[in-house]
Amino acid sequence: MHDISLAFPLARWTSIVGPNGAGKSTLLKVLAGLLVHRGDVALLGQPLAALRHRERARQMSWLGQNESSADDLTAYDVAMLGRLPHQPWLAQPSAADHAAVERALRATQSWDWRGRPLGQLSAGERQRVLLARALAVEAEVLLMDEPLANLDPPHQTDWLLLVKDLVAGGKTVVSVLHEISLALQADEMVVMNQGRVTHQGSCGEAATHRALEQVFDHRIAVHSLAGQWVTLPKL
Ligand SMILES: Nc1ncnc2c1ncn2[C@@H]1O[C@H](COP(=O)(O)OP(=O)(O)OP(=O)(O)O)[C@@H](O)[C@H]1O
Repeated sequence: MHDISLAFPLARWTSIVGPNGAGKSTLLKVLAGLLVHRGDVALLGQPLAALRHRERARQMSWLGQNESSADDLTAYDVAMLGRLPHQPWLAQPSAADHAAVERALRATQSWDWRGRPLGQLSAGERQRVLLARALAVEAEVLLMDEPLANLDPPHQTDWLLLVKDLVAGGKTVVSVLHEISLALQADEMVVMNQGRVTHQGSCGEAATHRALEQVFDHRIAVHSLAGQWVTLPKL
C-alpha cells in the first residue's frame, strides 16, 4: 500500500470498495493491527500500538474473510469467543456475557441452532454465527471483511439494518464489500485501486459515483432507483 492517509468518521458506516487485489483486506488488517506495517494507526484517538491487546480487543471487533473456526464448537460457544476480552483469565462467562451472546445470536437469527456444531452448518449459517461472534464483543468499532459472503438476500438486508442500528447507537463500522449497491448504503465510501486510496467521500456524492465507475473501468454505472443508489453492469 502507498500513501494511505485516512480518517474514519466516528458513529458512521464506511464501506471500502475496489477491484480484486486493490488492497482492501490488507488495509483492514492494518487497521486491526493484524499486519506489520509502516506508519501509524490510531483507534479512538489512541495509538493502536500503545493499547494493550485485551483493551484493543474490547474496543474493536473483527470479522475476517473466509475465517476458519473450530468446527466442533457449537454456534453458542463460537459466539462466546467474542466475550473473551471481557473475561478474566480462565473465568467462567458471566451473566452479562451470556446475555450479550444471546443478543448477538438472536440479532443474526442464529439462536435456534445455537447447540449445533459449526461444522454442521451451511456456509451462510456459519457466516451468521461468525457475525454473532463479532457482535457479541459489543465493541465501539467493528471491522468486517466481506461480511455478506454466502448470505442470501434477506439476510443481506438484515445485515444492512443491523449495521444501520449499530451506527444509530453510536458504533463505528468499517466494512469491505463487493456488493457495490449495498456498499452505497453506507455513509462514507473509500475507493481503492492498486494499493492506493483513489477517493473518499459520502456515498450520496456524484464525485464518489464517478470514482466508483472509474475504478471498475466504467464496466458498471451508478443509478438512482426507488430512492437508493444502485450499480448495474454496463452492457
Ligand atoms: N500475505 C501476502 N503476501 C504477499 N502478498 C499478498 C498477501 N496478501 C495479499 N497480497 C497481495 O496484496 C494485494 C492486495 O491484496 P488484498 O487481499 O488486500 O486485496 P483485496 O482488495 O482485498 O482483494 P479481493 O477483492 O480479491 O479480496 C494482492 O495483489 C495480493 O496478491
